[in-house]
Amino acid sequence: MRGLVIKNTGSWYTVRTEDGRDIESKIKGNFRLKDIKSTNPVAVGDRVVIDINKEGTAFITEIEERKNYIIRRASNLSKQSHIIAANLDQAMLIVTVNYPITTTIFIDRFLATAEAYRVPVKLVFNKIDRYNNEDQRALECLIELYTSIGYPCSTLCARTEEGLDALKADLKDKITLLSGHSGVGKSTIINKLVPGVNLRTGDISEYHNKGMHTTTFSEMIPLPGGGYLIDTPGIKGFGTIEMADAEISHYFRELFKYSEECRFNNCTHRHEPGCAVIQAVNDGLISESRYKSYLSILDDRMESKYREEF
Ligand SMILES: Nc1nc2c(ncn2[C@@H]2O[C@H](COP(=O)(O)OP(=O)(O)OP(=O)(O)O)[C@@H](O)[C@H]2O)c(=O)[nH]1
Ligand SMILES: [Zn+2]
Repeated sequence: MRGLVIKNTGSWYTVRTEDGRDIESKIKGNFRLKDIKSTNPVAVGDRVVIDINKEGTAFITEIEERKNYIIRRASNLSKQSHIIAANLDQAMLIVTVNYPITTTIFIDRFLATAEAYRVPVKLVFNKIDRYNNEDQRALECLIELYTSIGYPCSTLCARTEEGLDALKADLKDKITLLSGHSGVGKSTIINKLVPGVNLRTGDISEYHNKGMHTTTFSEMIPLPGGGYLIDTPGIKGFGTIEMADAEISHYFRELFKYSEECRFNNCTHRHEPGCAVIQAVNDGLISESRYKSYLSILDDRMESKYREEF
């Protein structure tokens, strides 16, 4: 029997079968990933095959190849990772220009991480009922910037439900990761999409003070119109995905485009002579805010390398 893993509570997985039943299943077999050490071999979003034995216990016996997955380090001290979810069709980053401010650094880090995970992102600007003229201008600039780079943008007012039908249509039959700063309206949006849903069970993980990983629970929220939501405040990846500094710019689409013209093929676009990215920033072809966000990721990496050494 084939199905989709929609919930993971420690060693049990809820598998929704193609005929719409939810079957509690355990794992059978060795499903280790080749490239990462993970604490959980199966995650929500995995498409699996289950077998039910004579005693009536269901076992996951096969996992279909994943098109993508997002992970986080299981704990600060461990090299192991935890797979948060697999097979994401898209991520929606909920953004507010004001109340609270979402910085472009936050947006760009999210976008770059999602690129590294190969998850397409859409930006949803919420609380448009609260924008004054200045906020409105900032909104227009941001929409112009991100649309020009290739990220679809939409506006929403979760309070008055303006834009909600378009959002529903965008979510239909897809597995969507919903993210955003605290206070941007994620819970309000989920409540409008799935009235009465029990919130904040989406992805809870507790750590002992020694950094030991104790419990993990994750769940996808089924949408009434079809599809699933995964509610998580943010995604991290650069700490867990191994990559060289020169690779970071691959995840800033427009930087990557210009980087092909750089004199050195391992150019970090920071200070190198003949850097086409710096030239494009100077010529106004790449936005300064995007370039700043890129540098901020590089700076963070330098700092953490320094911390590890000393
Ligand atoms: N004016 C206005 N307020 C909104 C809108 N959407 C949400 N809010 C308000 O913004 C506040 C924060 O919303 P939440 O839904 O709790 O935000 P959240 O992103 O889930 O925040 P965390 O739970 O901290 O992650 C609440 O007081 C909401 O009522 C909107 O479209 N317009
Ligand atoms: Zn360069």
